[in-house]
Amino acid sequence: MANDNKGWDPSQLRKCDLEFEEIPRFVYNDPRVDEFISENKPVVILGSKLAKAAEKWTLDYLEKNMGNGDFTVFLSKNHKFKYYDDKKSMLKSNSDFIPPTKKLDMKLPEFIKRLREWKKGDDRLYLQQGLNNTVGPAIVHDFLNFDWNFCTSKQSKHNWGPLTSNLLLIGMEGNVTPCHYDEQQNLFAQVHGYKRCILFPPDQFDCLYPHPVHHPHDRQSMVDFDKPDYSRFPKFREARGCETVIGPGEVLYIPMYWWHHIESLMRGSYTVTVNFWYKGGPNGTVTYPLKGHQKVAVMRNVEKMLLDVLQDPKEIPPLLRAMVLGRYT
Ligand SMILES: CC1(C)c2ccccc2-c2ccc(C[C@@H](CC(=O)O)C(=O)C(=O)O)cc21
Ligand SMILES: [Zn+2]
Repeated sequence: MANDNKGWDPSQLRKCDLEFEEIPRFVYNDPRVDEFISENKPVVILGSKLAKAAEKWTLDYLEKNMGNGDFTVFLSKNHKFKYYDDKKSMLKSNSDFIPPTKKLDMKLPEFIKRLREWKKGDDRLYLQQGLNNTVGPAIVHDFLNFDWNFCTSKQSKHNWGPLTSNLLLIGMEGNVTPCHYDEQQNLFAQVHGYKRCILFPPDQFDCLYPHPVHHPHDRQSMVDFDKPDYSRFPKFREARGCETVIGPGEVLYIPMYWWHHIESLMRGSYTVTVNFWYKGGPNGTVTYPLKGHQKVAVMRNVEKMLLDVLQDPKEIPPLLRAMVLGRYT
């Protein structure tokens, strides 16, 4: 994956045991973009103006114009920012859960100061903030100047549901969002810096070992990509993914239910991304056999139903083993 003339080099990527296909890249008006989106396959969209209005969002500009509200910033003692569901972590059944990151409210100038002064080994920060009316008027103006015609035309052409949120993400070089899936369509617009994105289709569920649905790390893979435990997760070796490195002005379509691991390149600069999350559209006429993502939805429903009827999560494994082992294996 040599991209020597693209502002980064392979030495900035974290080591990973797996090999990946390249995610295709097409200019925004190439018909293959819509072919890939309609097949729920990832594609890098070049030359769109989707978040072009944000290309002036340097740290100075943001500091001057983001208003003086509090922003949501996650703190991690290492390079990983593994998402967790606060509500599920409060449940009695997850009382021994230790959140891997701390969620802070921080003023932007303080965040930017710590970003600028950060040294290897310091705690890492990741600003993740919904773009809403707390930001200053200049940012709202830029936001209104996003190419809404582009993303709205994708939303209607592919029968997506409503836009649910735009997250502004400002990450430190080397930050990693570990492998997980979301239940939304995602236009992931890279604004500043470079991010390496590793994606796996939903049918690789059995190679990526997600936490149980009721766990705070629901939807996140249990496999540590830096040091996979092949005795616990033997099928991880068989995982077949695709990857790309996206830079300023490039948009990655992350299809709903597709697993994604995202890293801000090491020894790169800070990264700025704006994502566009859309609810999935109606299923339409169901055809058989079900698609990978539909089977994931079925498995999620089975886990939810079992928790609902058994109440104690510890009762789920023995019941599933009794049902499957020796009978369906
Ligand atoms: C890790 C972090 C900051 C976080 C902590 C706690 C709760 C939620 C989240 C959250 C949600 C989305 C992202 C953006 C992106 C990954 C990336 O760009 O790093 C991604 O996964 C997507 O756009 O779907 C990042 C985060
Ligand atoms: Zn995600």
